[in-house]
Amino acid sequence: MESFGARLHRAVSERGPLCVGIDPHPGLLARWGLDDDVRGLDRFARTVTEALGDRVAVIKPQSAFFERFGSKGVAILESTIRQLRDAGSLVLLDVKRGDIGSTVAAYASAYLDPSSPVHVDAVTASPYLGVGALAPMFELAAEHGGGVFVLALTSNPEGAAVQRARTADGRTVAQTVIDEISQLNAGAQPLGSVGLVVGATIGDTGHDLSAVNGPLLAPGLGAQGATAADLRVVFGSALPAVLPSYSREVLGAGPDPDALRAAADRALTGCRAALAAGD
Ligand SMILES: O=c1ccn([C@@H]2O[C@H](COP(=O)(O)O)[C@@H](O)[C@H]2O)c(=O)[nH]1
Repeated sequence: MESFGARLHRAVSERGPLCVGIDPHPGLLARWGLDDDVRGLDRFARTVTEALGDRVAVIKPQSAFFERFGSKGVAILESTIRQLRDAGSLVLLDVKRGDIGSTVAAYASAYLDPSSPVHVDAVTASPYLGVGALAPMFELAAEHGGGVFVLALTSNPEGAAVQRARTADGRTVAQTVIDEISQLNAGAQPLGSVGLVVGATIGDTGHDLSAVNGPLLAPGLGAQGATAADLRVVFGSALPAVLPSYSREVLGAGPDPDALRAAADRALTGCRAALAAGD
């Protein structure tokens, strides 16, 4: 079984370091001339999938925008996941799950067991019930070649109060998460399968990402104000592991598929240049 880290490494080598989110905001549906209903959601997700599924390394559906429409929205999420996987992109489902271990095991089977209808390549997870409580996700991911991206330093300004609070040993909460994930990925080649989420908006926080040996998902680019040039400031020597992520910046170019492709290409070109500056 090829690990998620190896599959991601290959996808990025072939398609470039870019993740594009599918975030069907009501405002975007309106801009695309679609109704804010299940049919609009379906058209939006299909358009992004058909335009980008065969060229972008990682596509990240934001579960909340599908769940908003109940079981019909989740059915569209299921078919979107299938179409994206058929088109060859890796699917990272942004669900930010986290709970006590026995419940995390159920989340793990929902998203990381290949027999599940919402099986994806990777999920986002919240460590605020303890990184150890996420162990069932890490284990099932490892068994089936899946990945988990754990929140460390999120892109929103409110995250800092929790994530940069100091623990008894003087490290920040975020640094304890970073250190625990680094241990999980130690020795993995070419890259570990447990990633971190570190916002591109956060500036130089002094956190040490040098030992993570796993992918670093960087949301916050575009609509939240960060630019590709900010990646260098945030990630420093960890730049080669960064997977830049854009949603509204690219989606706002739709619904014309060529315009979506051009927006994704622009994002990729900017990120390639910024990441190469770290070589
Ligand atoms: O720290 C985080 C973690 C996740 N996100 C998610 O990424 C996208 C960002 O969308 P944009 O339109 O590019 O702002 C969205 O789904 C968030 O839930 C994040 O922004 N920050």
